[in-house]
Amino acid sequence: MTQLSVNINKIATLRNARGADNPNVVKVALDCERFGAQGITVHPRPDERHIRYQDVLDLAKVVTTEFNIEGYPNQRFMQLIREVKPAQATLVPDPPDVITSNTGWDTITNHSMLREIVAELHEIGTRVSIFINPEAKYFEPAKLTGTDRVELYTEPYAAHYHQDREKAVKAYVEVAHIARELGLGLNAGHDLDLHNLAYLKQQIPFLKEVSIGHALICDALYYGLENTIQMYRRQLEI
Ligand SMILES: CC(=O)[C@@H](O)[C@H](O)COP(=O)(O)O
Ligand SMILES: NCC(=O)COP(=O)(O)O
Repeated sequence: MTQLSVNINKIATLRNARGADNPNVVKVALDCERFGAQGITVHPRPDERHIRYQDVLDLAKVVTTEFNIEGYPNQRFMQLIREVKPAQATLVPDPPDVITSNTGWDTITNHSMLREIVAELHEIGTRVSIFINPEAKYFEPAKLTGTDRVELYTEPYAAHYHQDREKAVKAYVEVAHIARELGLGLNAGHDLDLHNLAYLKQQIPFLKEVSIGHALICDALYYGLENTIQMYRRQLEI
């Protein structure tokens, strides 16, 4: 089964637009779980433009599904993980000023740094996933860091899906098999939506988890949050 983790960054974007507490991110997270989310994902960024570090502490007290914290492993991120001990930390190579995540790790150049961080996260008791591009050369070095999983950066797949979905998914299917042979669990995320999700799942049925935020929250404007989460869950049942 592929688990749906709902990324609630965009709920915090909406809350921050008015500076008060509407919508309340903790309430929305609990509602997402009630509506069928199997995990909650957040990606606190250094400028706290959406999820704030305090939100992560508040969420950690109440989230009962898998709590997944994404981010660049700087000192503040590692301190947060030490405090919260989430089920999963997803390491993303984002520079502080990036608009959104736009690439996976170069696991060759950053190998020793990643290996140290993975070991530290394992000592804390947190499962680790490394955000990665669908390029074969990065998978064995990723495995050698000791990471439990990798998360496929799916923006290029999503961007090319409507032109030629077979071509768009090809590299992902190839690296998914490499990951499986290496014993790496496989997550996926970025720009997944109601159009492109089911095909990805059909082509890579052994995906463990997808984390979806932007499109899901946009869809919720039209279908409502409960319906939307159920619609995404159904895409993963195929
Ligand atoms: C790692 C990843 O792909 C997501 O976390 C994505 O970066 C969402 O972050 P934003 O909500 O800040 O765009
Ligand atoms: N890890 C990807 C994620 O959490 C959500 O990305 P997006 O759906 O907001 O593009």
